[in-house]
Amino acid sequence: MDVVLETDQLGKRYRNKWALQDCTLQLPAGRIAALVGPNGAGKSTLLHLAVGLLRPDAGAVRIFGEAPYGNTAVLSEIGFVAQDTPLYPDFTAAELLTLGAKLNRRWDGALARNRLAELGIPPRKPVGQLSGGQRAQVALAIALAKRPRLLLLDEPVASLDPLARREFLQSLMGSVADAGTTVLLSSHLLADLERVCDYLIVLHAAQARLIGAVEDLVAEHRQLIGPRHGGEPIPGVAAVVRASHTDRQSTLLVRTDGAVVDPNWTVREVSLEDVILSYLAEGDAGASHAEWEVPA
Ligand SMILES: Nc1ncnc2c1ncn2[C@@H]1O[C@H](COP(=O)(O)OP(=O)(O)OP(=O)(O)O)[C@@H](O)[C@H]1O
Repeated sequence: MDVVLETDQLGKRYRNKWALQDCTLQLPAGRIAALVGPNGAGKSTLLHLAVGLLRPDAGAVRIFGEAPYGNTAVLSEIGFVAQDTPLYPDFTAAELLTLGAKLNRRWDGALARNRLAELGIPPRKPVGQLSGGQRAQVALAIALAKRPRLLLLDEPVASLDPLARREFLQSLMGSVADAGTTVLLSSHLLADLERVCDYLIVLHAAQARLIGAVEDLVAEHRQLIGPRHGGEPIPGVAAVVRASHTDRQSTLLVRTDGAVVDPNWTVREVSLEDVILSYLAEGDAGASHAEWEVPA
């Protein structure tokens, strides 16, 4: 398996608080991966470490086997669209493409111009005067024109309406499928991610909680409904991820390691969204309650 992005006990600290801690994960080549987690989980921090904007305080991050911080050879292989697609607002899209051509040795200007022409983006208007969706498309066109082997996108569709979101993701998928680009895309919009991603990384409270191919993760999780469960082992269940109980009944989201054949349990398939939400719900809110001096 070719690995494009790899972290090994990676950590980044702001003052005395870890924004990312002990984070170990791998992203195989050719995947379109979703990076998911609640606000403050460490998603932007991970992306910024991967594109060399931040330097690790612990552990390591490697892109194509090399540390990205200060490594221009590696950085030339990466396209990055940061949160809120920051672009120089007084520059027109055409001027930004000229700039891109000067700064990147493998620049494909025709690709960017074609994309923006097809989308009807005006070339001579300052990008500060474009809509959020149009700006996002300009930023994506610039990132794609670099012909990156790895494309990292930090909440690229957050400001877009549902139709613009769908068009953005479709055009992204079309472009990367042909080029075989590996993509890591952070978003809170789980339904969108389920449509376009085939790999998942869930971060929670600065740590990686769940990593794997979407198909495998969905296949190995199940919902079980049955008599109230007191924690005793259930054959076929490797771990209970989340449990809710009434007086007489329990509903469990479990990770299986075989078939659950106990007739006491009704076994149901789950969606990717069910799996993600279960892993996010098992997080611990205790620390922030202590900091706010209120009971958890
Ligand atoms: N420049 C900074 N200085 C201090 N703390 C920071 C800084 N950037 C991020 N943090 C903290 O690091 C943690 C992780 O932040 P990060 O932006 O990586 O989360 P995120 O998962 O991208 O969140 P969101 O979904 O809200 O964008 C948070 O607790 C945040 O407050």
